[in-house]
Amino acid sequence: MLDSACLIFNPVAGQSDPDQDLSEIKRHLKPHIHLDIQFTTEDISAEQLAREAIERKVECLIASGGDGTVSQVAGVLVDTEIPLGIIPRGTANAFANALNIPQGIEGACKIILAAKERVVDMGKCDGKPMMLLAGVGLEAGMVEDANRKAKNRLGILAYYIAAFKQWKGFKTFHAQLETNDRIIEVEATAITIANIAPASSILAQGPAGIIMDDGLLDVTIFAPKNRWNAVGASYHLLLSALSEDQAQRNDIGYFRTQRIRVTTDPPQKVAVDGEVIGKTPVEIECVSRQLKVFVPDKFSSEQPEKLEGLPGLKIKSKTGKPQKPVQTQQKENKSNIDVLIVDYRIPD
Ligand SMILES: Nc1ncnc2c1ncn2[C@@H]1O[C@H](COP(=O)(O)OP(=O)(O)OP(=O)(O)O)[C@@H](O)[C@H]1O
Repeated sequence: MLDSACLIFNPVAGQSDPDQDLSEIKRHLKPHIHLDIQFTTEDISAEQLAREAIERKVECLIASGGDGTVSQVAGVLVDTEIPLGIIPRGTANAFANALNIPQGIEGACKIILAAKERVVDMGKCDGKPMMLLAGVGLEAGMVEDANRKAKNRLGILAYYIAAFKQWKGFKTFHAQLETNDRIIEVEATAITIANIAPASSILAQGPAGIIMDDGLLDVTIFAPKNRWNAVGASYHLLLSALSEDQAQRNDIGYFRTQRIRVTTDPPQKVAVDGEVIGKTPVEIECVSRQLKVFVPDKFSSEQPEKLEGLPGLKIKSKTGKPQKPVQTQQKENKSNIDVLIVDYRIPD
């Protein structure tokens, strides 16, 4: 049972009325726990408030805002024993969605009061905390277009318009993906490296069903040849996400790794947890089981990989072991279509 918590509240996140939201949060939580409420401002970040709260030795931190707010608080909580509660009030709320945390305030407060903890992985992108995912190329362009002003004006539509703009300006780049044991080269439009991602982050859905506590990153390579193929590939990823069946097109690849360095030619923008942080090259690693978070549900635990068929694909082993398909297996597909998965794991 929780006795007290510090609530870090972003009053400008999302499009709802912050005063109304705050009174609702107080109504649900205050009868049960002592609540220390702190507000983010333009100059005082959620990260700073979280650090100060930890110095005051809080029992739990609750982040209420969008992914930006939640990500900053999560970054500070890494490697502490202090659990994170989430009351999603942002535009996309990808982290809350991925963890099945209800979008409504009442439901989210119930999860916090139930205090059921789960320990999840955290990513690190160039040494900085990454809670959700890094998008190279297409995703970063979308994040840049769907800025605060656009989200305030259009809400979630801002992301769809940004996606359309990226689609119109379709371009590919050469990517080199270096992991601990191999170097993969490919022509792509987007590379997404996910620690955690909801179904709505479709560019992360190659493996469909990202595992949050396996110590691994899920890499999806999105490599359609032209903008029309991009529509088909995006739709396929959406279906993969909804059906939880792994993607099966030749222009979509995926694999899991603990660490990855992404280099591109030409350099591409990189967005981490919804903010553009710079350009490639970037190095990302998964740090196993670092963050305690209050969640309602269970996670799946498959280990899929598919690279075969990607344009310009070259795989070089760094261990001297040959890279060849070691197993071809038939997977039962929920949409009743037979699919082949070629497993490129290194033979023992
Ligand atoms: N009081 C404030 N006034 C202006 N900006 C603020 C204030 N508090 C926080 N911010 C800014 O809000 C941004 C974080 O917003 P957040 O991601 O939480 O919400 P969102 O953008 O609506 O949601 P999503 O990321 O889900 O789209 C940060 O850039 C932060 O600097």
